[in-house]
Amino acid sequence: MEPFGAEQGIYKDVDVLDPEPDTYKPTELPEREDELSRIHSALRPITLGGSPRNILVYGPTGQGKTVGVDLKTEQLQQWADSESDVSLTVLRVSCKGAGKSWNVLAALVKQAREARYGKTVEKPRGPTKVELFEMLSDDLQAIGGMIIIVLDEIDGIQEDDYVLYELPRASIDSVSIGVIGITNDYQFHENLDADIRSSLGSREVVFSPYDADQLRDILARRAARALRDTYFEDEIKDSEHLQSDVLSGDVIPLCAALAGQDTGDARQAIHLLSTACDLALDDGSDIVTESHVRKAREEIQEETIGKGIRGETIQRKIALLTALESELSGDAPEGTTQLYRRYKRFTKQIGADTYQQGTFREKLNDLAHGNILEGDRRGRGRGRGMTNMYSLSVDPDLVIDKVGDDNRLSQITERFE
Ligand SMILES: Nc1ncnc2c1ncn2[C@@H]1O[C@H](COP(=O)(O)OP(=O)(O)OP(=O)(O)O)[C@@H](O)[C@H]1O
Repeated sequence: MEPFGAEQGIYKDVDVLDPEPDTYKPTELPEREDELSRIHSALRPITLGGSPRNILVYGPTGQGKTVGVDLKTEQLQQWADSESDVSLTVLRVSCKGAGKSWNVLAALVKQAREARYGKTVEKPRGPTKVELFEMLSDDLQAIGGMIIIVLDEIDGIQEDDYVLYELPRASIDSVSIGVIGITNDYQFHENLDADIRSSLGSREVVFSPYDADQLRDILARRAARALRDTYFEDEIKDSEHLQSDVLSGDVIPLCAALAGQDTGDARQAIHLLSTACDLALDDGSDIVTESHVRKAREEIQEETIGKGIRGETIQRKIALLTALESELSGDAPEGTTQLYRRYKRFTKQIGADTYQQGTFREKLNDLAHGNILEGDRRGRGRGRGMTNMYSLSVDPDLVIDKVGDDNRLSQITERFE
């Protein structure tokens, strides 16, 4: 067994390559100068004796929205604490998975009370959302002054938007409230109620996807802090000026190009670089190479696909098993009719519902949309129209492993192991 602590480190500070903001937060975002200056101007009235504007921040995942809003609100807090007599309180709540306004309000009451009393308190239980809103108003009034409420991932509020409607309009004696809503869900953003849009989104700040050049610079700055013998020539902090004894020259351009061609997601680019560095360490290598990046990408893709398969419904998993059996018996690709025969046998074996062939075909198409199956449209012969032929587009062992985790289906997958 390997001993801990014996690894020849390529790292100077391993946490800097952790994309989670709780572990490491960058102190500068030069790629977001324009967006940060729009947030700045919406918050500036506070420094001029006025009230903050509400802001709606929108953009795809991993674009620095959360970290950008954090940096600006922290900068304002510092100004308020050290250079002014403005009383400023910033409350931050993630609405991820909240579902209802009630959950967001309960989290806000907890945060407000912690700010008010300076100690940890329990989330309230029992009151209705209207009562919670009154409780929150009382707490905010007691805190007083300027209060900024950051609601991250507001698309997590799915079922009722009460809090998004009420908060930006709240009128509480001796308090000025500014709400900053953040979302990466285009559909949610587009479907927002017009009243909410006009009050919450009085200032809209859009974070558009990074291109490969920007991702290169972001990665270069992270690498210079995270890795040993890696630094900027002449203190010029861009990828052109990065020197490293640890990274081979093509590593950062490759990570940036791969992430850039997918979604321009900085989180994904950083995760790719850190996985490549970990693989180099596993190999006992002192240098991270292009092949570590390619292997890291494969690993990450497998992990993502594996998670996707595990999260599928039982009917889609059974549909996937029909394609697996077809693959392993050398019959793939097969059409719906052949796969449906396998499906009926499987559902009977495990006592699951057997859907009609049309519904089964929908499950196959869903899997093809998720790139787990490949659906190829072919002619059935003269005058007989087209049919879809399906085959697995992922590793059969991965399917056996992930579907086999489901107890109800392990009796089928065991046969393939
Ligand atoms: N310009 C940048 N410079 C350095 N790091 C960045 C930059 N933009 C994003 N990051 C990093 O990328 C990761 C994701 O950033 P962040 O959480 O702010 O994205 P987001 O747009 O809020 O994404 P989501 O919508 O998924 O929450 C973080 O580790 C962050 O530090």
